[in-house]
Amino acid sequence: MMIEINRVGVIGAGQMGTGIAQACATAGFAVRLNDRDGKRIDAAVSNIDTTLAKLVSKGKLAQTASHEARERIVPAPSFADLADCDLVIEAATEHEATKRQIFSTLCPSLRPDALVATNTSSISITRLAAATDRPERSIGVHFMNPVPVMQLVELIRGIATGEETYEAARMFVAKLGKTSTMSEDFPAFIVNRVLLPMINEAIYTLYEGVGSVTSIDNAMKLGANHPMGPLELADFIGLDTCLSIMQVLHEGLADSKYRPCPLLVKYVEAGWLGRKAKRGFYDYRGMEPFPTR
Ligand SMILES: CC(=O)CC(=O)SCCNC(=O)CCNC(=O)[C@H](O)C(C)(C)COP(=O)(O)OP(=O)(O)OC[C@H]1O[C@@H](n2cnc3c(N)ncnc32)[C@H](O)[C@@H]1OP(=O)(O)O
Ligand SMILES: NC(=O)C1=CN([C@@H]2O[C@H](COP(=O)(O)OP(=O)(O)OC[C@H]3O[C@@H](n4cnc5c(N)ncnc54)[C@H](OP(=O)(O)O)[C@@H]3O)[C@@H](O)[C@H]2O)C=CC1
Repeated sequence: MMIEINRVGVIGAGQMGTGIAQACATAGFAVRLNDRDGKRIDAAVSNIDTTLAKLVSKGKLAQTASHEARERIVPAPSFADLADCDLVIEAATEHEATKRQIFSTLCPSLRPDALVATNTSSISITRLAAATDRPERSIGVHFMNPVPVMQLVELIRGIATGEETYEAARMFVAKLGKTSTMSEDFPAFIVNRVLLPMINEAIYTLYEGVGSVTSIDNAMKLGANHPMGPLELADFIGLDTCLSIMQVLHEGLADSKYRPCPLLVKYVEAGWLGRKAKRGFYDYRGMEPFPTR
């Protein structure tokens, strides 16, 4: 039987949860937005208001469509508020224990037939699904940042993921107007298996003094036609998330080539997490970002 998705719960109102909520609402899904901190939900909704207003002013979204999308997003401060969801997407911090804890406390609040997905960038879908009461109805649905703009969504099946669950996730991505790819449940899947070692190497290039932040980013933007330099992109993703992904690759594949650069570790220890903390490889506290090295 085909699983129909109409109501989507999103857990974690950070940059990805905000983008997922916006993309779902503009595609016609009812959205329940959860975070452990109510202020984060308010901030996410206010960011969505700003983005939708920009899209309307640029003539890319009709005023009525923007209004309807906004009406579809409802704050959901507790997991009980997700009880009527057909699909819940977890987009909390990239930390396995946090995600496992979310799934084990979330599931008793959900309908038995609801699907659960994780937006994890790297962590085993099989292990996360084992923390739910429904591994066959669990799947990795990995959006790219910024969600409303990026075309790809990686779908990752855990060992127990059912065919119906995979098909429902595929249809969901298609309804969002995005393209899905399938990847096996290996550390960091496809995109981050390739992208994060490149970013980590850029940080080693900085650490070893081969070039400055500006030189490295300009080299890759102008020399390899990347839309953002690797250090700018690391700040955009979040340096805590970059470090977590490298740690999953290093531990999961047991190969020293994935060793996180000590400079990345140092920035995270300093709380310089990139754009979201207003400081990373660039300092974002002034009018224009300027390099910190
Ligand atoms: C870590 C992981 O697990 C996986 C990942 O996500 S890895 C990261 C993947 N993402 C990337 O690699 C992003 C690389 N960067 C880029 O592609 C581009 O720099 C960018 C799309 C982010 C910004 O592009 P830009 O041209 O510099 O900025 P900007 O002009 O502001 O935005 C581009 C378009 O997106 C739209 N846009 C931006 N943010 C938006 C949002 N939140 N909602 C809707 N539209 C948005 C803008 O309206 C704009 O559209 P037009 O060009 O038609 O006017
Ligand atoms: N950033 C990126 O480019 C991409 C990230 N991802 C993945 O998406 C997920 C989220 O990343 P991102 O949005 O960047 O991270 P953010 O740090 O921006 O947001 C994470 C949010 O989750 C909240 N949170 C933490 N613990 C809980 C909890 N127990 N219950 C509910 N909410 C919680 C955080 O709250 P608080 O701040 O209070 O801890 C924060 O609001 C991660 O798994 C990441 O790997 C996937 C694709 C791209």
